[in-house]
Amino acid sequence: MIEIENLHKQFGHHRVLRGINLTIAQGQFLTLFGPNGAGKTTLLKIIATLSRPTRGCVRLNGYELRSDWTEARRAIGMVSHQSLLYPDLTLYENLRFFAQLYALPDPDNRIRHLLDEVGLAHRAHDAVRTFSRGMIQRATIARALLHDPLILLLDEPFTGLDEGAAERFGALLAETARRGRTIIMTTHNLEQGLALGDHIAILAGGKIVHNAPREAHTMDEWRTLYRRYVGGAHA
Ligand SMILES: Nc1ncnc2c1ncn2[C@@H]1O[C@H](COP(=O)(O)OP(=O)(O)OP(=O)(O)O)[C@@H](O)[C@H]1O
Repeated sequence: MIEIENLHKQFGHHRVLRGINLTIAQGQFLTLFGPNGAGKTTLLKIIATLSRPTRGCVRLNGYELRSDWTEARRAIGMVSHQSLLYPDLTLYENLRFFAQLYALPDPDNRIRHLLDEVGLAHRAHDAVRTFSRGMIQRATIARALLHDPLILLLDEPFTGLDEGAAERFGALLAETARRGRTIIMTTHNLEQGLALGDHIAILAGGKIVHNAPREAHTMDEWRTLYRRYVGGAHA
């Protein structure tokens, strides 16, 4: 369970998060919507212990997260705008390196399985710097899932994926959620966010302005809420 209590984050005088309260139960798939600059990435980075809050706290299964808490890093997998991959190493070498960090018992099997899942087995021995944007995104997904983390933090994870890859990744996420993993995903795609998330939260003006199980509203009601808080004619 992730408990976020009265979380504030300020950059200089800019107050980005202004008192976030949110509880995410184990096995919950939370989709987080919000306009550009609302603070979604900032919130995910704090949960991932990559950034410190100005005030407030995040607890993971009752324990407060601290940036030096290696257990938290082990429990968390994150797909963000930074791939965290070493460009001069091959994809296989990268994954082998991360597998070593996590002391995975059977790394080769796990790496093979994930490369198949993301459709990159044929490029395993090419340097990551030779990859296209979509391929880097697929590789980032494989890196984040490698240690089968209890918590997955996904910051616009579908960015750059072609239709086939997006479909496979959606299925992989649904399967991961069914296995009791907790997922928080940000997206600007209303349909995709509603299709995957069983809970939906909207971050705007530095606060969670709406948080409900997906079934609490009809598709039309979600569209109205999205338009009200996030905007966008496509909604
Ligand atoms: N390291 C930083 N220093 C200063 N300001 C920052 C920093 N990181 C983020 N911000 C600011 O915090 C605000 C929230 O940014 P954040 O990336 O969290 O938004 P977001 O909701 O993820 O947006 P998007 O939908 O565009 O990805 C923005 O105004 C951004 O400029």
